[in-house]
Amino acid sequence: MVRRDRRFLVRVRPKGGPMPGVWEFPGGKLEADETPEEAVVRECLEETGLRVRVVRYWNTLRYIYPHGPVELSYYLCEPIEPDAQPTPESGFVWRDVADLPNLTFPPANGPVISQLVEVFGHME
Ligand SMILES: Nc1nc2c([nH]c(=O)n2[C@@H]2O[C@H](COP(=O)(O)OP(=O)(O)OP(=O)(O)O)[C@@H](O)[C@H]2O)c(=O)[nH]1
Repeated sequence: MVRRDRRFLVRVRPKGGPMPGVWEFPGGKLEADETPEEAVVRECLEETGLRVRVVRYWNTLRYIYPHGPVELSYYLCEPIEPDAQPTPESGFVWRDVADLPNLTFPPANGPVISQLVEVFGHME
């Protein structure tokens, strides 16, 4: 989850993979010989073009999708350059935290979306 002030980077999942058309945070699978934090930084750069730092570990949950079981670990991140923008072709856009509950995310994201609204929804 890449946050700048009240906003988070999200995009619509592309056609051709699991759960097309639903919104997602940047992310992906852990590779051999990397820590979760390294994977987070690598995936964010690959997917959004932004260099991020991990602010803190958020939580981990398991979910069984029709396409298989997943164990998802969430990390709160921020862009290193304060004004940098995601590459346009990435499809990632900034959305206010209050808008996130109105977007359809994968079901495993539900608890995290609620927590983000609780924690950041009152910010100016
Ligand atoms: N990136 C991302 N993945 C998520 C989110 N929520 C969620 O349940 N997932 C699940 O996390 C798993 C890993 O996602 P991924 O991006 O590496 O892989 P993918 O499913 O798009 O396709 P792939 O297996 O062909 O690489 C998928 O099962 C995906 O559905 C989210 O907000 N962001």
